[in-house]
Amino acid sequence: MSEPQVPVAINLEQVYYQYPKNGAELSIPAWQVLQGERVFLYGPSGSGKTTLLNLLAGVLSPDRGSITLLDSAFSTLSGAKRDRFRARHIGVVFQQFNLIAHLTVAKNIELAAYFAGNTRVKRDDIAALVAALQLSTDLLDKQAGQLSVGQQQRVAIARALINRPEILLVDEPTSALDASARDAFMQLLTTLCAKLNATLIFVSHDQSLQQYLDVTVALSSLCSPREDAPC
Ligand SMILES: Nc1ncnc2c1ncn2[C@@H]1O[C@H](COP(=O)(O)OP(=O)(O)OP(=O)(O)O)[C@@H](O)[C@H]1O
Repeated sequence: MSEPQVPVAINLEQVYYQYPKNGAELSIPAWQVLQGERVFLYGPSGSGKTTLLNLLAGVLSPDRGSITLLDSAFSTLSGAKRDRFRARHIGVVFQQFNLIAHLTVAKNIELAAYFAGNTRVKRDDIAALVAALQLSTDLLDKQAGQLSVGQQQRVAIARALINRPEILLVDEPTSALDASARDAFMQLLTTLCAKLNATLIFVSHDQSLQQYLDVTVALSSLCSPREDAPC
């Protein structure tokens, strides 16, 4: 008997994006990621990793081509529909975490649930997620701006996971951590993703982190082979 087919979570076809300001461009003919796959995406600084994540998060829209996420024609959705889709189905952790410094940890996480129209989230759920990320629940009522970088990073992950997204996009989150904190963080992140069966795209230029993920992809291997169209 054949194995049941794993659905495709992310599908890119002929995606092309160029920054209007300086002409820097990214061109990806085809890329597919299966639901539940945990992908380590690497490439040198300036190769376009963040640009690709921004396209997957709908922060940028491709000039040409299509991005399909979970069977939805994501890149053709209108702004409001794309925002709603992102809030419900995609968790994003940016390099700078983008927490609201003057709000408490609990409020930062609650806001993500609010924007996704997720009214079921209770303080106990937030506390449980924070505890699963090995943060003290005493921090829930502290302002996010008062936490250490490592703590902020975990809050950013909690905020990204509170709506149980099918897709989690994480951009170079470990550069501020020492080696043992980095190991612990990677273990936690991948364990939580496995629990949620979330598709994880983890971007870094630090190749030592690839051991924690299922698949390693060099951004250069996805890009258009045309020599005049760098990543
Ligand atoms: N907002 C922007 N406006 C114009 N050009 C940009 C912008 N952001 C990135 N670029 C350019 O696009 C290219 C890819 O940048 P990007 O930040 O995606 O690379 P990266 O691989 O994530 O780099 P790093 O590892 O340093 O974060 C670079 O040439 C960069 O200068």
